[in-house]
Amino acid sequence: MNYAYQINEIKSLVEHYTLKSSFSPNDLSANTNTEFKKAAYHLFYELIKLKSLRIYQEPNHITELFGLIKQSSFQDRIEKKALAHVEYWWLEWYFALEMDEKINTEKNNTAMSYLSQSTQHPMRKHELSHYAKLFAALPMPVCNVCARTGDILRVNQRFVDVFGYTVKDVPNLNIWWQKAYPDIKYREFAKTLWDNSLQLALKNNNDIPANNYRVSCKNGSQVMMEVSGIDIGEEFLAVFKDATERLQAEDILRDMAFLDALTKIANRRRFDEKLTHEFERAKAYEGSLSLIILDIDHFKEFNDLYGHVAGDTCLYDVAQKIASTVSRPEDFVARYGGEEFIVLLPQTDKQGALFIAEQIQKAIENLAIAHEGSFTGFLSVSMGINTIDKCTASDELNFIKAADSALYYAKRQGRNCIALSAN
Ligand SMILES: Nc1nc2c(ncn2[C@@H]2O[C@H](COP(=O)(O)OP(=O)(O)OP(=O)(O)O)[C@@H](O)[C@H]2O)c(=O)[nH]1
Repeated sequence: MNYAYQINEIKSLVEHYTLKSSFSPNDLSANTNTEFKKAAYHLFYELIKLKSLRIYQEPNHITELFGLIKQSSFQDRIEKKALAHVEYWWLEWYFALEMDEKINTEKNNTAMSYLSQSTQHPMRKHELSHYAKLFAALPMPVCNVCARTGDILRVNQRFVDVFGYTVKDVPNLNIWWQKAYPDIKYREFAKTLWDNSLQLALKNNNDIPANNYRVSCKNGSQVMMEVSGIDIGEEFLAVFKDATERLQAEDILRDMAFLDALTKIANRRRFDEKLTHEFERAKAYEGSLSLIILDIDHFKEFNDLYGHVAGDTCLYDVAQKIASTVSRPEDFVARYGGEEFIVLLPQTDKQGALFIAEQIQKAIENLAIAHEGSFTGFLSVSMGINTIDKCTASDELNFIKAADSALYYAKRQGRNCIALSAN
C-alpha cells in the first residue's frame, strides 16, 4: 500500500462525482452534496484503517499527499474545486478523530476541552495581554463580557457574520440569552451548562470548558456551537466554534463503529443492541418478532477451491443481496459471524419470515456464484427461522438458540434448505 494507491483512491472518488452530469461546484459550496461527502468520509475511514494496520510504506502526511495530487493531472476547474473540498473534509475528519480520542481520554480526567487545553500553553498569559489586538482578526466568533454586570463589551466581526447580532442587538447577557436561546426550556438548560462551566473555570486555571450549544441567529437559523472561553477576572471571553460538521462526523464515526468492514452491513455489536431493543418492544406490545439465521453452505470448501479473496468477495455479494432483498425500513440485516448472517424482522410472524427467507434463497440463487463443491454447482445457503409472539415465553438467548437449532436441522437435511423452529 503506497502513496500511488491512496492518490488513485482519492482521484477516483473525485472523478466519479465530477463526472456526474448534475454535479457542479456551486452544489458543493452550497454544501448540498452530502452523498459525495459521505463517500469521502467512507474513503478516509478505509485509508485510516490501513494506517492503523501500519502498512503504509511511506510516512503519511495529508498536506503532502494532496500536494502530490494537485501537481498531477487535476486540471479541470470542477475537479480542482471538488478536490479542495475533499482535502478540507480530510483535515476535518482527522480533527474529528482527534476530538474523539481526546473526549475518550478525558472522560476520566477533569472535563477539559481541546480548546481550553490549548490555552494552558505558557504563552497564554502573554497572548491574553495582547488579545485586544488579535480580537478583530480572530477567525472564530468571540465576545467579551463584563463578569460583574453581564454587559457585552464587544464582539468581533466574525461574531456578527455568523450570528447576525451586533453589540447593539445584544448589549448584555440577559438579552443574549433571550435572543440566542428563544426556547425557554433550552435557555434554562444552556444557562445551567454555562454557569457550571464558569464554576469549573475557577478551578481550571480560568479556562471555561467547552460545551455544545444550539444558538439561534438573528435571521432565525440555528447553529451548533462549541463554546469555551477564558475567565479574566473582571471580564470573560467566550469563544465560539462551529460544531455542526464535527458532530456530523462524530455521528458517522459512531455509525462506522457498528459497520462490518468487509460486508458493509451492520456488525454483531449493532445486532446485539438492535435485538435487545426489538425484543423488549415485541414483549411490551405483544407483537411478533422473527429472526432468520443464515449460513453459507460449504464455505470452507469455497475458500479452499477459489481462495480467500474470492471468499471475501462472495461474503460481500451475499450480504448486499440479503440487505437489498429485505426492504421494510424496520427490517434489519447484520453479519453475525464468519459466513453467518442475521435477519431480524419486527412485526413479522412465522409465515412472513418464511416468505422472506424464500425470497433471500431465490436472490442468492440468482447471484449464480459457481461453487464446484456444492451439490447444485452453485453457492447456496441454509436458514433457520424462529418467531416469538405474545404466547411465547422466551428470552433473547433462547430466541437465538432456537433459530440456530433450526439452522442446524436445515444443514442436516442436506443444506440449501430452510427450517422453522418448533417453538
Ligand atoms: N474468505 C473468508 N472466509 C471466512 C471468513 N470468515 C469465516 N470464513 C470461513 O468460513 C468457513 C466456515 O466453515 P465451516 O464453519 O466449516 O462451514 P462450511 O464449510 O460453510 O460448512 P457448512 O456450514 O456445514 O455448510 C471457514 O473456513 C472460515 O475460515 C471471512 O471473513 N472471509
